[in-house]
Amino acid sequence: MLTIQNLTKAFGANKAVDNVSLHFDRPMMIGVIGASGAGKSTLLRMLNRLETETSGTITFEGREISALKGGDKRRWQADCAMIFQQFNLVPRMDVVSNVLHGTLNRRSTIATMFNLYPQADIHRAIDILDRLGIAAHAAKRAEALSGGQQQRVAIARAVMQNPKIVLADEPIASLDPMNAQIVMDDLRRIHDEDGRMVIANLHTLDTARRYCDRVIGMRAGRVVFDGTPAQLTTGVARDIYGADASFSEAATSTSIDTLDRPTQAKRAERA
Ligand SMILES: Nc1ncnc2c1ncn2[C@@H]1O[C@H](COP(=O)(O)OP(=O)(O)OP(=O)(O)O)[C@@H](O)[C@H]1O
Repeated sequence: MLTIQNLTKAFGANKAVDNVSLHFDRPMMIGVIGASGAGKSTLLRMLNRLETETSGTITFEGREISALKGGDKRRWQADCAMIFQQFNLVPRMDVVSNVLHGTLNRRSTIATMFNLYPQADIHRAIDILDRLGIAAHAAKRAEALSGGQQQRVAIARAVMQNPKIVLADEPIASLDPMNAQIVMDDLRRIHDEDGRMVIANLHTLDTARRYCDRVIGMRAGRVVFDGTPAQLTTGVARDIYGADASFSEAATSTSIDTLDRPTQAKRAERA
């Protein structure tokens, strides 16, 4: 489905991503972890073509997306929506319009300039907000919402694009544990219910363990771990983060674990 082969991105002499090869044969929820500067953001940015690789290839469903240009590249960018740490909403614009921005890639410039959206799109945007439990805020300006609510609007905007892949770059890094949990639950839902692949850069081990089917560990641009949450032991984590024996998991954890949430096992039981 998604294959990354010998992917490298160099900024001068610095290899931000260094000869990375990965293969995903089905949509799943993937966590990418690693210390600051390990190359997580650069990897995600290459996947949606915000950054051009120095060498290597990315192939999705048989198509080499690293070769796409112009309209094809824009269509690919609609197919893999991006969610950022700082939400990247238009602060003074209302929530529904922010969500409708998710359709920009397939609309004419004139329609966009005058904010002309088809009724069907407006209804769909409200349905998505409703599904994420924030329809009550639809008419408010984005800047009036809490950080957690803004990130949920950003997720709604991503879903509005109807993407095959959702790329989330540190989606909970600016949120308190309660909101972090809500946002991670939403990301998990859009994988579980819609079958979309979700790839999230995470700075906390407990979140990766709790929510992801597969975890990729990066260190200095290289993939040093690729396995299941169960395989992500403290020793492995120590290698990924390049820490010595004094490495403490608490330093890379949120308090999500202490909040009430169905575990993966319980989710599997229900399914
Ligand atoms: N546009 C750029 N120009 C030059 N160097 C860059 C650029 N973007 C990233 N880098 C460098 O590439 C390396 C990897 O950065 P990247 O942001 O991908 O890491 P990261 O794992 O996402 O870190 P963080 O968790 O701090 O965001 C770092 O050394 C960084 O300084």
